[in-house]
Amino acid sequence: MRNLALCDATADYGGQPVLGPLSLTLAPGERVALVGKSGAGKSTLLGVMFQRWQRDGAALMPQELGLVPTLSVFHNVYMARLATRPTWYNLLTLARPFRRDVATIEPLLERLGIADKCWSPAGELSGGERQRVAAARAIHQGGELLLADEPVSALDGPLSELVMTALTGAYPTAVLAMHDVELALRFTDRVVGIANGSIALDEPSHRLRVQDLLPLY
Ligand SMILES: Nc1ncnc2c1ncn2[C@@H]1O[C@H](COP(=O)(O)OP(=O)(O)OP(=O)(O)O)[C@@H](O)[C@H]1O
Repeated sequence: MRNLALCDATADYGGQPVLGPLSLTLAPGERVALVGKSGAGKSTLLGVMFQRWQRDGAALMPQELGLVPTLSVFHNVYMARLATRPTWYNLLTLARPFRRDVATIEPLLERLGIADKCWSPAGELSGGERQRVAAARAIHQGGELLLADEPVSALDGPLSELVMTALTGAYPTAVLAMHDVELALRFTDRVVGIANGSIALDEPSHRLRVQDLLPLY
C-alpha cells in the first residue's frame, strides 16, 4: 500500500463547517487512534477517509454498525464479501449457505465468542454481541485499510481486548476512533487528537501517557 494522504480536507453539514481544512498522511502499516471529545469530528473525519479510499478497498466499521436485523449473524458477516461473489451464489447463500463459507465464518465467530449466535437474527442480539458481529464482518472483508468508529465501545475489559486484537491483527493499516484512551495507547502506534474539527495533537503512542490526552477532553 502506498501512503494515503488527505490534503486540506473539509466537511460540512448543510453548509455548517465541522471539519478542517485538515491534512493527514497515513503510512502503510500504521495504526492510528483518533481521540477527542464527543462532537470533535472523529466520525466525520473517518467518513471523509472512507469516501476518499473506499475505491482502494478500505473497510469501514461504522459507529451505528449497519447490521441487517432480520438477517442471521452468519449472513451479516457474509455480506462483507457480497461484491466478490456472483449474484446467483449470493441468492443461493440466502436460502442455504455453502459449506465453505460456513467453514470460514464459524471459526471467526468462535474467536469473537459469538459462535452460538451464528444463526440468530442480528436484531435479537445484545449491543456488545452486535458490535462483535460488525467486527467479524469487518475482519471477513479483509484488505489493507480498516476505518473503525468506536469499535469496542459496547464491550467490557477482556472482550474489548479480544476484539481490538482481532481487528488490528486482520488489517496492516488502521484508523480507529476510540473513547478509551488507555486502550488506544496500547493498540496503536500513533495518536491523532481532534478538537473542533482540527488536529490538535499528532504523536507516536509510545511518547504519550493517558494524562497527556486529557486536555483534549
Ligand atoms: N448528520 C449530521 N448533521 C448535522 N450535524 C452533524 C451531523 N453529524 C455530525 N454533526 C455535527 O458535526 C460535528 C462533528 O460530529 P462527529 O460525529 O464527527 O463527532 P465525533 O467526534 O465523532 O463525536 P462522537 O465521539 O460523539 O461520536 C458535531 O458538532 C456534530 O453535532
